[in-house]
Amino acid sequence: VSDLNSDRAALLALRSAVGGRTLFWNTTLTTPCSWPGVLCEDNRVTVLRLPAASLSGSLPGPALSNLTALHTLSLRLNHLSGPLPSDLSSLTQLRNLYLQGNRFSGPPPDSIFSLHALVRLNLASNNFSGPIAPAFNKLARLRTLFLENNHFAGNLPEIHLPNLDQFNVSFNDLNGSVPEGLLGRSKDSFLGTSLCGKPLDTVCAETPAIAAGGGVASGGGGGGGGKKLSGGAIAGIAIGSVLGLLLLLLLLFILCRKRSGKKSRAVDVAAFKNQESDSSAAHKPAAAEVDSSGDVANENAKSNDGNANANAKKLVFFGSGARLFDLEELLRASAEVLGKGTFGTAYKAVLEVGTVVAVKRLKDVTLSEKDFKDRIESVGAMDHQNLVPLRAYYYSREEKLLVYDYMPMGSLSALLHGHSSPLQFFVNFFILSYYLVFIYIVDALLLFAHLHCGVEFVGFKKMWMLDCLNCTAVIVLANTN
Ligand SMILES: Nc1ncnc2c1ncn2[C@@H]1O[C@H](COP(=O)(O)OP(=O)(O)OP(=O)(O)O)[C@@H](O)[C@H]1O
Repeated sequence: VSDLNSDRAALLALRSAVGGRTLFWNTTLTTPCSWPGVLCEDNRVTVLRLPAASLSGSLPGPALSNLTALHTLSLRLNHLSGPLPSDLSSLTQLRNLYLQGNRFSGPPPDSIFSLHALVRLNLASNNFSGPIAPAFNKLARLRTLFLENNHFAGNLPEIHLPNLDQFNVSFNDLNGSVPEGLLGRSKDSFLGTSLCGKPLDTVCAETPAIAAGGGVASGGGGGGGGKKLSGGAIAGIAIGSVLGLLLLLLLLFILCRKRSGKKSRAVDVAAFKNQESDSSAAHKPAAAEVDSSGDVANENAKSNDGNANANAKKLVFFGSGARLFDLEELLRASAEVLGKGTFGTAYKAVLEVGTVVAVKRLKDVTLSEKDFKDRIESVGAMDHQNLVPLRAYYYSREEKLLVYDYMPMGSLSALLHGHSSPLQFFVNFFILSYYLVFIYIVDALLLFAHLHCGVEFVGFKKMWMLDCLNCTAVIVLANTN
């Protein structure tokens, strides 16, 4: 049972442990209440104030915990050292604990967080170490929390104490960002630390940094520098990079194939060959007719055009006897798309002999061969310096081709409106793709170095953002070129 006698015994134990001015206590008195620094209420020791009393050594744990009615304990500015007694939980009435200016070390004991009556807690200017525990939040009545000038390390936890008006953690080994709940504090509360963000002038890096343990830690906002990216996130980044790269390569591959496909043949040779069997009796237009083999066309097959027989193998040239090339030669020519118009697609065809022509492949022509021939021949008969000369035409059930002289100066529209040529577009596209591939490879290498070699990067996230920005810049460049 705690009473004044047990308080007296506790004080005597303290006296023999820490000495100093307690040695002046008159121990012959049966009551400790008149000893310097000791105050009693209701026959219990409630206040023990021994500031700058030359006390030294460690606090005796059991002795202190017997002072169960104590509401103020001030041992500030002494030479006390060692850890605080591990069990302080019996000091349930303790409202003020002043231990600043000593040499206490180690982390504050967990039992301190069970002192729910605490209003003022001053542990400043000691050698306390370890993290600042979030358990300080359990001390709901706390108005003063002074922890400055110690060796507390790590992140500052979120402190939500509604009555806290004095707070200081300056000159500790703290890092990470100042938690949101403490943003309103004066910056003097955080001086001499590696903390960042408001209210300090140091801006937190928003980038994840690699934590010492090998994980990726956020050096920035919210929870501070220890927030690690999960393994899933890292795996996601890695898989995303690889998939992105593969997708890009696939896209490039498809585009390359498409382009080379376009170059190889303007028209499907097989389609023409098949039509040979459909071709009908020789047809003799006014203009010179040339068939692919120089023979008279097959007369067996009939076209579906009713009375008009399609002479599928013949290129019909305008002008008297102007046979420049035959259909086979045209089909063997390398071709590339010039553009699409209302009536079909135009190709540039380079014949093996070097002749260059523009071939317009008409679509959705429902005219019979006779009507087609009549109209095209009247077009072909036109001769004007502003008209591109129509050199020949080809008519079959499946294909209708018009062969013009090739005009090498490009399109008037593109000259007027500055549209880039298809070639230029592809060049831009390839530059962009190359750039993206390069970025993905660099990122993948960095991720690999981080995961497997433990290389630390500060600014990992920033790098990704930069990549995106650069990509955007290149896309814009490619589009505006
Ligand atoms: N003889 C040619 N020489 C060089 N380029 C040509 C020639 N004929 C057409 N082109 C190119 O091919 C593109 C498509 O031409 P096409 O005649 O099929 O359609 P268009 O005239 O542009 O459109 P629309 O048929 O709707 O009037 C043109 O924009 C032009 O750049």
